[in-house]
Amino acid sequence: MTSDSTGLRFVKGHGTQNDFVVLEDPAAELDLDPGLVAALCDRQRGIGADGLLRVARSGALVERGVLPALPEGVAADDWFMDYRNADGSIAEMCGNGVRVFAHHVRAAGLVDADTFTVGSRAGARPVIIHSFDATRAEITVEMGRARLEGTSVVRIGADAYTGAKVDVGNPHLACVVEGLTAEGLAAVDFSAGVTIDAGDFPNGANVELLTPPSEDADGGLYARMRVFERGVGETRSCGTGLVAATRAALDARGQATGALRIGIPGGEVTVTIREDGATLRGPSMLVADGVLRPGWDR
Ligand SMILES: N[C@@H](CCC[C@H](N)C(=O)O)C(=O)O
Repeated sequence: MTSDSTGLRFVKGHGTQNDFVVLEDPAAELDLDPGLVAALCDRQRGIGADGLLRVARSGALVERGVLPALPEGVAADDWFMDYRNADGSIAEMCGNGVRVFAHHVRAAGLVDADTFTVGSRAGARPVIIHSFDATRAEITVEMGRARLEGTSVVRIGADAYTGAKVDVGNPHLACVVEGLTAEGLAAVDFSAGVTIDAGDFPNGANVELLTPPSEDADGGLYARMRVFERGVGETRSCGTGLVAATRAALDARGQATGALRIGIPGGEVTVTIREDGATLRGPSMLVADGVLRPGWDR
């Protein structure tokens, strides 16, 4: 994105306070230079967000060389969520981002159905819009399989946590910490430094800390989670991280399938794991529309 970003319209939205700048660019004409994405997401000099969602036709991204080919299950005329982290890096998937993206394309009239497919680098992500208006929506995303790939360790300050490596299209280390209470979780200090094993995660990873699930009054499972995202830092929610954490938490209980309600600093979502996939259900909020002013990035 260069000087041609002047006059560009943007939307600001969030999914459980994991927040995004949304840019409509159907023909994929913008050059999303990492430095300028980082400036846009900067909370002091830009709009401020955990990530950026470009709304483009999948086929246009291939024609422009942004994607090498259409990912599995994605058609050329599907809307594609071209996701960028706040530091400008590209990630394969963003679960909260898909909800906000789907909300935007539905509310803006780019689609006229409540079920459709969103393209992502991790493949097709079908969505169901349960309800929406210009500001709020409730959406379920089909997240694909969450694959367990062994264990690894993260160091946070002086403490070490062992967790499950989980692939949700992007890499996660989901740590279900025995004996961890909600108060103990709130006291974890990510600013003390978060170090993962680069041998286990050559492309980096997102790190989740989770209290062991307990039964709620309705007999369902409930846990609390915090997350430290690759390319961002601590965020108030991470959709793929919530799916990874659910997979790890159920596995620790000897369950391959099940549902978990998870509280994160930005709200609450429900994740359901099946044998052949997972769903993430939660809210989306579109907060504001704006226009970039001339020279904003200088
Ligand atoms: N917040 C997202 C995940 C965004 C990508 C992640 N930081 C990565 O680099 O893999 C979500 O809601 O899933």
